[in-house]
Amino acid sequence: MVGHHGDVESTLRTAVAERLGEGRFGLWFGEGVRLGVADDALEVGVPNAFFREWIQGHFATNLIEAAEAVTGRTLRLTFQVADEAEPRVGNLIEPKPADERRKHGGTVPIAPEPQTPPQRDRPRNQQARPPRRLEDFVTGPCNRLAQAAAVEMVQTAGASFNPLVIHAGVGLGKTHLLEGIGHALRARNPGMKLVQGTAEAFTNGFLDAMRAGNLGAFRSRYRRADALIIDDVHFLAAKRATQDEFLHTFNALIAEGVPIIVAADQHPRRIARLTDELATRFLGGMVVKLDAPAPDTRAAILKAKALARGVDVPNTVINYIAEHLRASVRELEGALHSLIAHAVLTGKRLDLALAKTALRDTIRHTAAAVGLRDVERAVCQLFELDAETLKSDSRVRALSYPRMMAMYLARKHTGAAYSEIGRHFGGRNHSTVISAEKKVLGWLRDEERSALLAGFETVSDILAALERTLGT
Ligand SMILES: Nc1ncnc2c1ncn2[C@@H]1O[C@H](COP(=O)(O)OP(=O)(O)OP(=O)(O)O)[C@@H](O)[C@H]1O
Repeated sequence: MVGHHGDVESTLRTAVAERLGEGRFGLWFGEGVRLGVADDALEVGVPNAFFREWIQGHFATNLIEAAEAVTGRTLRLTFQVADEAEPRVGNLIEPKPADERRKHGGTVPIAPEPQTPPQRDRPRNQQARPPRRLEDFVTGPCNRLAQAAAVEMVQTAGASFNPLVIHAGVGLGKTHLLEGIGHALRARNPGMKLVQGTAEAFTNGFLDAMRAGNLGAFRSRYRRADALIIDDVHFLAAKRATQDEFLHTFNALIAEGVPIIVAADQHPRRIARLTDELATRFLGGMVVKLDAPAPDTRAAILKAKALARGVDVPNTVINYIAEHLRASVRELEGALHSLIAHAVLTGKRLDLALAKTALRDTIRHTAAAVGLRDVERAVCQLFELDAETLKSDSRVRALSYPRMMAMYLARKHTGAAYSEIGRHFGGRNHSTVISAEKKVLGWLRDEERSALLAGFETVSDILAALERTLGT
């Protein structure tokens, strides 16, 4: 490569690092990646085609801008790939006009995927604490099916269904179930090779293996597993190459009858930018959802957690926490732990008065008022609508159903009057809101199934997702 003058290269590197941030720069422009200027081109020397594709796909604009800042000229971008015998031709990126590059308020547009550098492996399941167990998983209507599926998976090792996909919002017990399954599988089959981790660790492992030219070892680690458990598979979304790799691993294991258990924050069909192939594979087994627990299950979980800590917590306190904290089990657990710590540190009796004082801020924060705009935002986000369309006069179901749900939720959670809700959602009168509310209550009563949104079987599922977003 011509133009690899040390000064130019180091100035260029600094300019690129400034644009990408140290994290991403360190990841993609470390040893083995060279920058230089030759005639009218910024030349990037990369170790292999994967690097070329990645850098070209994600950082082209940043590189061109950095080169412009350093040389005062607008350069083309070219690549030299070390492991390709002939330099690739036709691989030039022509810079867009500078004003087009800057039209979004001066920011440099880059694809969202690598915004955050992949964090180094910190698989949750390898933390120092012992794994959570299936026996400690408290069940109620919200999670009974998922727990039963987990037990079945352990007993049949994938013979009844494979894979098992568990999905839920945050802090509702996905990781607990995965750890419980892993622990139980090992207990039943002591010699088994269980590969358990997160999709993030899978992604990082894959990228590291690519960089090190060590894919064989990476693949055999996963493909020789006797059982595979992967948390947070939604992390794979939008990572095309990693998804392909995961798909091949998945296919190889399924063909061998190896049990696969994964967890995600959404139904596979609703994970944006998950490839169709992978989503379809996930749907080939059993997909179960964990819902937020109802008050009696929340109380049962709290009792179990208190018992596990060896602390006698009065029922009045348990019920107080269960009633006021509704969003996630993690939040419940956190409140209980902080209350116990409070009692120990102050030497006070653990009773309702102490609970009210110690948890005042937590509860006040959680119970923050929901406004009409919050409801509107949540509904628009879930149904991928803009506010104007939601409030329009259109009566097509795809709009009138979400609108009725919005009115129902507004009535239930905002404390606004019917007339105010009607005005907000498109200048309607109060009787429209009353009939929307009735309609939604009817759907809930009849457990109305709904094909409105992929990934949701019933209207009540949709409303539960919206309420989770609203934190109610
Ligand atoms: N049904 C349950 N019984 C007992 N403990 C539970 C239950 N559900 C959740 N927990 C506890 O709540 C905490 C949070 O659960 P977990 O980490 O499994 O949630 P998650 O769904 O994986 O959350 P995230 O989406 O943030 O990864 C854990 O301590 C877990 O043991």
